[in-house]
Amino acid sequence: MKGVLLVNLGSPDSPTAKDVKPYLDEFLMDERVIDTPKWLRNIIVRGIILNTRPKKSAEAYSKIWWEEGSPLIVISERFQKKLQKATKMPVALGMRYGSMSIKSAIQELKQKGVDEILLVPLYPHYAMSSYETVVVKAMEVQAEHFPDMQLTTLPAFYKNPDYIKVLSDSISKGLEGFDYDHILFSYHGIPERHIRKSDPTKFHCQLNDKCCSTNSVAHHTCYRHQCLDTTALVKKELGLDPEKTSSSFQSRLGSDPWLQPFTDKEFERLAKDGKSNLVVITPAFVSDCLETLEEIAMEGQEQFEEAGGKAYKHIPCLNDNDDWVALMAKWVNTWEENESLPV
Ligand SMILES: C=CC1=C(C)c2cc3[nH]c(cc4nc(cc5[nH]c(cc1n2)c(C)c5CCC(=O)O)C(CCC(=O)O)=C4C)c(C)c3C=C
Ligand SMILES: [Fe+2]
Ligand SMILES: [Fe+2]
Repeated sequence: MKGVLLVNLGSPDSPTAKDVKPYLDEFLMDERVIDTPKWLRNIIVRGIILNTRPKKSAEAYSKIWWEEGSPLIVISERFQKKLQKATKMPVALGMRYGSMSIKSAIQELKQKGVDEILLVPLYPHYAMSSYETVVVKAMEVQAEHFPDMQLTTLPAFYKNPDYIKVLSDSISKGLEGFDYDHILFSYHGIPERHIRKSDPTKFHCQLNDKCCSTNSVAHHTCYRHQCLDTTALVKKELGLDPEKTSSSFQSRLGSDPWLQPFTDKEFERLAKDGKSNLVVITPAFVSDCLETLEEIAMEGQEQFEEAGGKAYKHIPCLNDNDDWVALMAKWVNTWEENESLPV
């Protein structure tokens, strides 16, 4: 029997430094996140970052934590329950880091009689530190604990026309009643080095304006150009004025070069350029989380207003939006019927 395994990033068990520390340890010790040799990663993570970051992160998590738990986990569970109602196959949810492991989610599917899984990394774009690490981890768990289980992976859907339509509709709804001067598409940043290292086409992007896909025979471009593709397609779908939109990259960590422009610098630039009313959307995330609810919706508003901006709105991620659930149901049900996957 076929089944679906949804995988998101994961969160600490509670917004305390005690629980944030082991979560960050697992996350940042991932060789696809901090991609240095292990001895150096140990020094960077355990010798430096984990001394101060857990307290700071716990304070940030406390600001966005819900009564039911971490927003990312709660939203992912709501999505899983709705998807379960829209398909005959068992649907399980696992997290790459922290509690709710991928192993226990596969175990749950196995107990329900599943021997063929569609793995759905809950990320629209392919980055070594998000999509790829989920796939590699699931394959490792499968090989070690479930050798008879078949695993197929849903491709990154950042430019799938149905996804662009659902995303655009939700943005269009969020724009209602807000007289904006500018829409900023803010994506999670990554170190520039990762672009070269993890390009699934093995074509090495030059990080310039020319899309690397024009030089590549494959369907996928690098993470940066995938993000810019999503922006371009939403702009086209909604007929947005190019003068009133731009893309940026948030959440940088450490002093290596990360993708630019940085979202926080964009807040300042836009306010200084006289854009008083700003809308921010965060299409690298399918569910709202620390990075959207605290960094963008709270901190971002403060930064923009301090720089002179007047009105600010963050449009929520797709979360458990019914159209988004229906689209995922269409993808998984089509795979169940005839093995075909969306492009
Ligand atoms: C959207 C995909 C993501 C990519 C790509 C990504 C890369 C990446 N992240 C860090 C460091 C941190 N990220 C943190 C939180 C976080 N990151 C993502 C997604 C991507 N990260 C999400 C959904 C979240 C929120 C989790 C939640 O519980 O809500 C954090 C933890 C919080 C903090 O201390 O700020 C860190 C650290 C790196 C280094 C990286 C690429 C190299
Ligand atoms: Fe992150
Ligand atoms: Fe590129």
